[in-house]
Amino acid sequence: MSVALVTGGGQGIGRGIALRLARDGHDIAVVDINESTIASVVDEIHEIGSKAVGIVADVSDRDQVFAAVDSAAEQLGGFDVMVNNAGIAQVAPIDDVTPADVDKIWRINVDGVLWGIQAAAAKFRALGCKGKIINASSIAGHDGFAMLGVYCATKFAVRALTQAAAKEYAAHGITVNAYCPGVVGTDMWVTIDKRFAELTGAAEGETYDKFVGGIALGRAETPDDVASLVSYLSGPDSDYVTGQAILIDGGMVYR
Ligand SMILES: NC(=O)C1=CN([C@@H]2O[C@H](COP(=O)(O)OP(=O)(O)OC[C@H]3O[C@@H](n4cnc5c(N)ncnc54)[C@H](O)[C@@H]3O)[C@@H](O)[C@H]2O)C=CC1
Ligand SMILES: CC(=O)C(C)=O
Repeated sequence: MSVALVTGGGQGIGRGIALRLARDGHDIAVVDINESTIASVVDEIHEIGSKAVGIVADVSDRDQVFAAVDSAAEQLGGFDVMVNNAGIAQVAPIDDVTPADVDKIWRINVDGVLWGIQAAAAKFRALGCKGKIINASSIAGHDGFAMLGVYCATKFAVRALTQAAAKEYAAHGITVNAYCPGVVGTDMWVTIDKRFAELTGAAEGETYDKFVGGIALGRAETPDDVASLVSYLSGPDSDYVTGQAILIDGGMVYR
């Protein structure tokens, strides 16, 4: 049985990934800062019939990330897939960004992914396992969007870490890839939309609708859409794919 850890697994895209990987037959460690959402996702995974453990950890803290990986491997009896999904958004014009804003988002979106890559690669090597590391980037990791400049910078950084780690770990048989969703209807987009409304005078819902209106396939993305790509990246069909940051956005950004 394969073991997968999903950070930010308590809700939104992370929850969708955790449930999909459980349906694929993985046992799952659900890692989040929010203890109550972890518990409900663990229950949902048990209903699917896979083993699941919940671990409270803040991905911006390197020691907590390493401890979460150790705990997952010990409780579930192995370690095969690391999904570095946890992230936050920030909406602000470049003029208004403060050092505290940058520090906060960078520590979660970039440092959190870096510590996750390090901890997973160390565990894979210790176990002699050809593991898979899968990171959350975004369309915002391919294009810079107005009012989302620092968020976009964090997602570009995730692509850089993904490429470098893929090159460094290839000799160990470890693959490192990223998924790049477009507009997924989660709490993150509720926050983004509200903040755009405050800053620009747009009506609530208007910014979300405008972004969704730019999607060629004509609908917002769901966590299940994202999870289908992560399922592929965590399984044997993607064994020859590494260092890629794959767009899954219904047709928004074309590369
Ligand atoms: N919603 C969207 O349209 C898109 C989201 N993404 C990325 O996908 C990932 C997931 O996003 P959503 O599910 O939409 O967000 P969300 O806000 O719905 O969920 C994020 C989860 O991460 C957890 N989290 C936040 N900070 C944490 C920390 N320091 N340590 C551990 N857990 C923490 C939260 O408690 C929450 O459960 C993020 O990296 C985001 O940047 C990428 C492209 C589009
Ligand atoms: C939330 C996100 O990743 C966007 C706006 O692309």
